Amino acid sequence: MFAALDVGVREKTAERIVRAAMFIALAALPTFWHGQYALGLLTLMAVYGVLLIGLDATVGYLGQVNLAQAALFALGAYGAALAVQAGAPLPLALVAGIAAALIPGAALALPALRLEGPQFALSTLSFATLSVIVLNEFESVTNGALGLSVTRPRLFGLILDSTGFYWLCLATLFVAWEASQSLLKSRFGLAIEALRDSPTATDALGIGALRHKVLAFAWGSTLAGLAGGLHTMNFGYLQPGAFGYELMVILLLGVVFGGRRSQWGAFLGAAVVAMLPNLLSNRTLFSVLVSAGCILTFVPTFRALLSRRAPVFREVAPASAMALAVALSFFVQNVEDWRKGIFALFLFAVVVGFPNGIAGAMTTTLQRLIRFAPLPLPPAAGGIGSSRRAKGIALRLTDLCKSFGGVRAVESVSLEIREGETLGLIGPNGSGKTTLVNLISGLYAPDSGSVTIAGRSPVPGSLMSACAAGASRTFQNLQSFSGLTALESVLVCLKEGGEREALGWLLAVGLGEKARVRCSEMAYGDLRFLEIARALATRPHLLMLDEPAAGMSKPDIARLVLLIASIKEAGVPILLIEHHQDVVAELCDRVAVMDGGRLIALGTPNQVRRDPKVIEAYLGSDDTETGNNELLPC
Ligand SMILES: Nc1ncnc2c1ncn2[C@@H]1O[C@H](COP(=O)(O)OP(=O)(O)OP(=O)(O)O)[C@@H](O)[C@H]1O
Repeated sequence: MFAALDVGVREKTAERIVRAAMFIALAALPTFWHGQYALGLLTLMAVYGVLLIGLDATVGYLGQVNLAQAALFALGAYGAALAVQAGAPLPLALVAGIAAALIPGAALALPALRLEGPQFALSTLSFATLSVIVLNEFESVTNGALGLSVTRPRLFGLILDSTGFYWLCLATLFVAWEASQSLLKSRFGLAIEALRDSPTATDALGIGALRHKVLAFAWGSTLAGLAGGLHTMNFGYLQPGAFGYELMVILLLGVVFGGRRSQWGAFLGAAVVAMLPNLLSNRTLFSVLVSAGCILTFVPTFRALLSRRAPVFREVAPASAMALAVALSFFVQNVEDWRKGIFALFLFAVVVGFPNGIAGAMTTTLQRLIRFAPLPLPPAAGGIGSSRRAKGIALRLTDLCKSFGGVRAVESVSLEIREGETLGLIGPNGSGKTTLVNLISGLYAPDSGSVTIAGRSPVPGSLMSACAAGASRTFQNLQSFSGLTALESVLVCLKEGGEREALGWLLAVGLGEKARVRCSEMAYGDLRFLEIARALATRPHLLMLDEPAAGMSKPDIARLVLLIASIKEAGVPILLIEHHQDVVAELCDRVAVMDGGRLIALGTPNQVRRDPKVIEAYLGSDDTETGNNELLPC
């Protein structure tokens, strides 16, 4: 599942070489840059690097504001300190630190990750506050506000001096970086990208949103615990007050400043967080650096003026913030007192001017300068011919009901889809078609009645369970994974197989040429075909297509008809909701008609076309929105 993908191997190799060179240079630095002070800074940077790479798993990859990382760092630090006091050697103390952060971290993640946005942020804030209070009040164990002192334990019998300990921290950072990169660039990482765009589609395709969110958070907690353990052994003294709001905010700012969804970003953020307080104490150096930064932010403003257009907010605001920072560096008596203010100005300049952080801006510039040719595609495998030929009844609905307040969206619907059958589902707007698909696919739980898919009864209201039973669907409103390429979008849905199989599905829907194109850059019609490829990649027993032709051009509709016909030919049972009645008439063996939540007719396209109840439902409805309210053509 976590196998690395061979997408972008050349970029990866180039990046690996640069990273290895940087780590070698960092490891050699103590030989040239002498002194405990410099070594202390470098060690701090490495520890913060591990911590911020962990924080980026939630803030960057999950896109959630996580305020618990400082507290998890504290728990890891105290866990390791207590283990050292109990006589544990260094590796065991680090494991204790990881456990001390991971266990409460997982306990927090399970309920909190069911929440989104501000609610999630507030739950992590509560956790952070509570943790610091517990560390303060649990004096018998933590020594409360007086703090806890520890001596650095031995590593396999060796006493580590400051340089040795720095190398250990640097090696840990390297391993954390490598492991995070492999994990987040693997299929696991693709799932994280997918769920950030559409948790509903992620669940409906059987990928599982919550499972991946919890794993990402647990990985972040593991790194927080590891960094906490190193922190304990670095300083030898712990106090709960050091892990409060200030650290919480500074860590968050570090990730955003460096650049989200990037280990480089986390590393740069860590360097700034570690170096900034010390940089401020050297006023001349600080003034020079901040002035250079200011000139850099003025470049877009000058460019706008040269092209004779008024610079916009995005160009003026960062330059103004940096100009203010320069003014502070020259005119304020003690710049260290202005530490948080200066950091806030830097952050403002970066967030407005470079929304993807420093690492994001650097990547964009490098990509402009160096172009890597896309990798050749592997030979395709699988495709529609490898679809599962479902045996027996593909779908059985018994007395299915669903109301929303006073609206009876689906009322006592019973029907079956047989082996290899394509059933059309039509009806005027608001007649309950999408609600019915939502009930079958597990997006909604029915008020009463039952759903059986290929002989299995999925858990009501569970998208994952319905997908495991064999139901797969597309959505009326596109649910694309905009951060992924077409190939990755299919790859992440595969239960078995790799790039070759993913490419096979793309070729089947006519998107072979677009395999390496990002969804955010694809045309609307292509995205509709991609949704079908994704749904097919789960190898369903029942394929549900919710208005697949909506918004498509005429040539695309003709392609769609051919595609659905070939899926039907392969023996996949299909439930097709479609307003284009000619499409329904051409493809469907039987047609079910809904009106007011009820099933009012079921039969062949010809039978349904002549049914008086159907004629009344259509002629009595205002179906002008689709512009296609004629009955099924002969
Ligand atoms: N989540 C919801 N909350 C409240 N009411 C809903 C919800 N989903 C659907 N409804 C209502 O249920 C009824 C059936 O809606 P549904 O979307 O299933 O119809 P439809 O036949 O798919 O329509 P269309 O062809 O326009 O997509 C409508 O009155 C709709 O307003």
